[in-house]
Amino acid sequence: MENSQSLLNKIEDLKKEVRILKEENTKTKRNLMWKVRKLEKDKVLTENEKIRLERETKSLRGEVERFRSPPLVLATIMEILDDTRMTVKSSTGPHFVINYSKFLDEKLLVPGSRVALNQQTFSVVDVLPAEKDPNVSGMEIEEKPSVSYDSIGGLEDQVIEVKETVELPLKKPELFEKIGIEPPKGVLLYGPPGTGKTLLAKAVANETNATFIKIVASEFVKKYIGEGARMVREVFELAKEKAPSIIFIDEIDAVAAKRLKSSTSGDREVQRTLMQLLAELDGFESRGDIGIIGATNRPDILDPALLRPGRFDRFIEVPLPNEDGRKEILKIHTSKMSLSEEADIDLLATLTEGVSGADLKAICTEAGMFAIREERDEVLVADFMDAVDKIMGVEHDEEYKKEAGVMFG
Ligand SMILES: Nc1ncnc2c1ncn2[C@@H]1O[C@H](COP(=O)(O)OP(=O)(O)OP(=O)(O)O)[C@@H](O)[C@H]1O
Repeated sequence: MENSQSLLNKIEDLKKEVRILKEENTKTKRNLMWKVRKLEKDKVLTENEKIRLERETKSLRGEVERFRSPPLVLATIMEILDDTRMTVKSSTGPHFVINYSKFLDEKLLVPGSRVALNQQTFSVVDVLPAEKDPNVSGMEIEEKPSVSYDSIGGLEDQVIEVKETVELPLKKPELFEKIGIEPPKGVLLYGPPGTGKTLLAKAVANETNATFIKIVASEFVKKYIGEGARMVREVFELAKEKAPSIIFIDEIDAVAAKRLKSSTSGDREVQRTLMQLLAELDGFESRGDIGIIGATNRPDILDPALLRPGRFDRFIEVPLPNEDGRKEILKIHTSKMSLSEEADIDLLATLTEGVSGADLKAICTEAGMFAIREERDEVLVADFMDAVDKIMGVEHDEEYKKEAGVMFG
């Protein structure tokens, strides 16, 4: 009797154990299923990411290929000989008889059209727009720009220097003649991007009723072989035609970096452009009716040949604005804005240490955009704070904003 009772107890215990094991098994199964589902989800995400990265790699490879591809030779069609051949005059001088593909648009292939040739095979790769668009060549011409010295903030010393070195010879060449000295030929403005170098050059053109001719040197050399040097020549001719004029050469370091030993065709093209620029500067009689202003962010890499007397012989630093400068610049760019009464330009100037004039302008525009987006007719302190965050990439937390708001008020 006792035996059978203990057996029954054992059976009960075993049943209990089986139940517990079953429960544990279900839990583990559920856990495993959950893990599998999560892994499947991760797999889909990873696959999507892989596809995205593959696409990005492909586009970056394309970009690298584009940068690696050699520059093309610019040429003008002289005569179409037959269905496959034509004669062209390359911009470097020589004439060639070359083959062209029937896949090119025949209507565009007429004598006088500009074409781009492969450097090695000289076959036509592209037909360029017939009319020369000044923007395509990196040139901008403005008859008497509307920028005045009043629209430049915080560069009082630089304005005085520019007036003396560029404006005075243009306005009163007789002063230099009387004293018997050559007026400075070229002035080099150097400093970080967006600090007002272009503005200064435009203001001189405005003050002297001169035509403002801006060329971006890096654009010249990016184009086609032979174009850079020819364009330099053309620019100086144009300046003489339109005199009085100011030639403003932005990013001059692109054609005037210290000579490197390597000699790829790209380097040679830069060399040719620089040599032409030096020749123009040397051959150019400073009769006072043409002012030349160069600008660079990298004065340290300039070829000393460019900086010899009679070329660019005056240097004016255009630095990032200090607090007072920032105040001036902010005043200029907010002068036409509808500001809330609390807006405090002085404080905004203290909060924007290290930014350029161009950034300050962007902050004002961005603050205005925040107000427009919220359909307000006034720009608030908070708009400026958000704009500072956006432009300067600073994360101000809410507390900081509140504090600044109190300070602004
Ligand atoms: N000192 C300044 N006073 C007022 N506005 C300024 C000043 N500096 C820059 N800005 C604003 O920033 C814009 C860009 O400046 P600008 O083109 O003169 O700079 P930059 O020094 O020539 O730059 P980069 O070296 O990039 O060519 C100007 O049109 C102007 O609105």
